[in-house]
Amino acid sequence: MARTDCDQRRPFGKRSTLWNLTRLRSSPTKVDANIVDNQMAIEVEDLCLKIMGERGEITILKSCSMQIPKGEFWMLLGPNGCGKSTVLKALAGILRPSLGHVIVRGQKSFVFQNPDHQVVMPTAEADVAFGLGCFNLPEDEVKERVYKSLEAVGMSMYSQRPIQTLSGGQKQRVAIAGALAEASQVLLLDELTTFLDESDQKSVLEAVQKAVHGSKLVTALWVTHRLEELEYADGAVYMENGRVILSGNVSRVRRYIQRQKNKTIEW
Ligand SMILES: Nc1ncnc2c1ncn2[C@@H]1O[C@H](COP(=O)(O)OP(=O)(O)OP(=O)(O)O)[C@@H](O)[C@H]1O
Repeated sequence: MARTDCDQRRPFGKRSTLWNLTRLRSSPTKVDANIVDNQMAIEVEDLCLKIMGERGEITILKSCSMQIPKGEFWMLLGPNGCGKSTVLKALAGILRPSLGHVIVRGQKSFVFQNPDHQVVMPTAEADVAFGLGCFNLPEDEVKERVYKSLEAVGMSMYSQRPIQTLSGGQKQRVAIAGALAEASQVLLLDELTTFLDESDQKSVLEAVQKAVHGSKLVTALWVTHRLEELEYADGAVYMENGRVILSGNVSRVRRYIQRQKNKTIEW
């Protein structure tokens, strides 16, 4: 996986291995000549991914293609086990494609679903600042980035609150602030609302939407099971059984999923 200079000096960063799995960042993926559209933050073409299971090779992704425009908030949906997280891991560089091409333009961050795995420092402010530790920035710039990123996710008023007193959704927002402070342009967000109650779920969705639409420089790809979350999305991709079935307009994807749910597809 490509890493920033900072990561190369300290392969696992200042945080634990768990931290690196939960908020992973890296430098832009190398651009392949076959697919180049600079309006797209993410381009995937004919992505196939196989892994070696106990009983031999398993094909998880079958010729998946998708394009996510810069500065938009897109969602990736599909039944259990269809390959959503695997796509995200391929985009993050955690898993290597067996065939096909993957381009992510800009620095990317991966945030996982468990809020208690996202934040490690005693306060929100300290946590976001800690993530900037290896950038060697002047103190004033660290303060400014921390303030702006907490503000972007509506958490600036909680900057000094002990982290253990924050709700799951507030912790997720601190994790997203960490990614924004590190100037990540592509947020890869894997089922962030799984462990959250309804109001926390809404607060995280609104925070991502605000971060994306507020800056126009940030793109988010959000994996979810929850059809109702589509109301926040600018576009959507629907997968089944390792394949991309439909991609683009939210209403069209929602209608398709509703029809599938009325059939036999189990979510
Ligand atoms: N290391 C692995 N070994 C064997 N099978 C795997 C492995 N990783 C993923 N799979 C299988 O690949 C398929 C896709 O998994 P993935 O986690 O990407 O699906 P998903 O759509 O994110 O599922 P969910 O919505 O339940 O989280 C599943 O059938 C899963 O069991």
